[in-house]
Amino acid sequence: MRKKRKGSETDASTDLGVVNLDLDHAGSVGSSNLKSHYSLEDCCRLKKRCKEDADIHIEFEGSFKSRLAGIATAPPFGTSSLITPTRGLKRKIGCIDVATQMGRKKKIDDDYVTGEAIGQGKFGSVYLCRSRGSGAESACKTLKKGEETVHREVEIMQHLSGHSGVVTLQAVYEEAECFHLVMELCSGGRLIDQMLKEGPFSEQRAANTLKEVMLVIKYCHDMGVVHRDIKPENILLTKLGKLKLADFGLAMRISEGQNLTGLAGSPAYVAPEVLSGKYSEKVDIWSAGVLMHALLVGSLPFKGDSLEAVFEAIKTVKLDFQAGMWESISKPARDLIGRMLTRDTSARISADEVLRHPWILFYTAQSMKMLPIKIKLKNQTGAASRQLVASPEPRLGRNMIDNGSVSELPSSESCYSDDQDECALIDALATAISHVRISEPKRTRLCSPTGPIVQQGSSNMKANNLCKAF
Ligand SMILES: Nc1ncnc2c1ncn2[C@@H]1O[C@H](COP(=O)(O)OP(=O)(O)OP(=O)(O)O)[C@@H](O)[C@H]1O
Repeated sequence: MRKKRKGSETDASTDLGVVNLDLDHAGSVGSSNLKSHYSLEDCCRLKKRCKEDADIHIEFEGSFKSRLAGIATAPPFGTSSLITPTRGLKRKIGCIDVATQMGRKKKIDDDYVTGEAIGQGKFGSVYLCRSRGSGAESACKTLKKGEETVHREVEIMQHLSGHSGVVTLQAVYEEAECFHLVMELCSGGRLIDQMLKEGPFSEQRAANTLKEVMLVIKYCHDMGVVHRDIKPENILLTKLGKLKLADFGLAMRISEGQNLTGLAGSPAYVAPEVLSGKYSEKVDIWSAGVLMHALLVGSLPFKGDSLEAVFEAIKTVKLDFQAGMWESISKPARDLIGRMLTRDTSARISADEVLRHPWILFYTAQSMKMLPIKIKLKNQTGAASRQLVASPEPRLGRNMIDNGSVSELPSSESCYSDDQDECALIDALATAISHVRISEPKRTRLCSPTGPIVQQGSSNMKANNLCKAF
């Protein structure tokens, strides 16, 4: 993690006292399948709200107020982690230099022609806009002032902008009541929509998708930012299909060794430690693990009929990656998800470790079709090392490779006799996995979540519910 920057909003004693519980809809796409799994349309929209004093409380809309109040985290007495919007804006978004300065002098209408709405968020619509100068199209998100999170979102977007995996903030226009964020246009839609349209991804595609997501999560963490709302609704695609992480409305600055508190995130993706106390950037790894689950098997791992039930599942359900749909998924994939969805945060791997995991490496090697993969087969008689080439033949089964360039990474059991190389590759991967090092020496190394893992009741696994889960 990066060291604390000037202007960082958190410190070691920070307690946000914020409950930003996004009872998330899949969006405005008009399919009932896209509704979240607990009638979220009836649920509250918990406001992204930060307050700076010890009176911080959680504001809920609708009937969830009392139900959620018990799990809200109040800030410790006397701490004040947040800066008042009135005096703090300049300081907090001091790095928004060129764009903001320009924006303060000019109005957005001077520079852009606003077009149709292209997205609906909790805090307003996102519109298409066209530069009067260049004619280039962008997306414009208007955020009403007043919420601390709004200021923070602007600041963090600017802080992260420039990475190819982050939606670029092109300009900020500040008005008395609102900010207009002019962003790079992601006209390829959202990852969630692809997932719902296409069903479970092949392992190769899932690995490539996860890798892109993890690269940007790693970047955020290196930059001292925890996103706190990793989910496919917040992953947008460009026209060319490049993934971009969006919606930094819940993101927080964090320094090495710091902890955040406060309930924030989207229920199905929220990490267990968020529900029970202090947490760190590792919450993003958990959420990415939930995403990986959804990518590979088309359903969310933690479900329930109510918010409490979902949270209870997150805290207690033991997933079984050895049974059911997971039987058709390769062992390295199961190993990785087990390491991401472990409740023991010290055993949960980091973004960097995810990126170095053999499953990711295997499926995302740029030229794996062309180049032999040199595998060192440790502890195997008479085979100090072998050269293996990933088979170009597509294999039968659900997780076919999309482009035919690389075959499915099968489980060891499913290896055919003429696939000795591939079998050896799997074994080698298994060996490699057992040697994956967790960087901090004191960490417990677990190959699976902290206990036996059992799927939830079959009612949750019905095909019709798979999409609803999002
Ligand atoms: N840069 C962009 N290019 C294209 N569409 C975008 C862009 N940014 C946002 N959108 C669209 O607008 C929607 C809402 O944007 P965003 O998630 O940033 O707003 P929000 O108010 O924070 O929403 P949420 O309710 O998810 O928290 C997105 O789901 C997406 O469809």
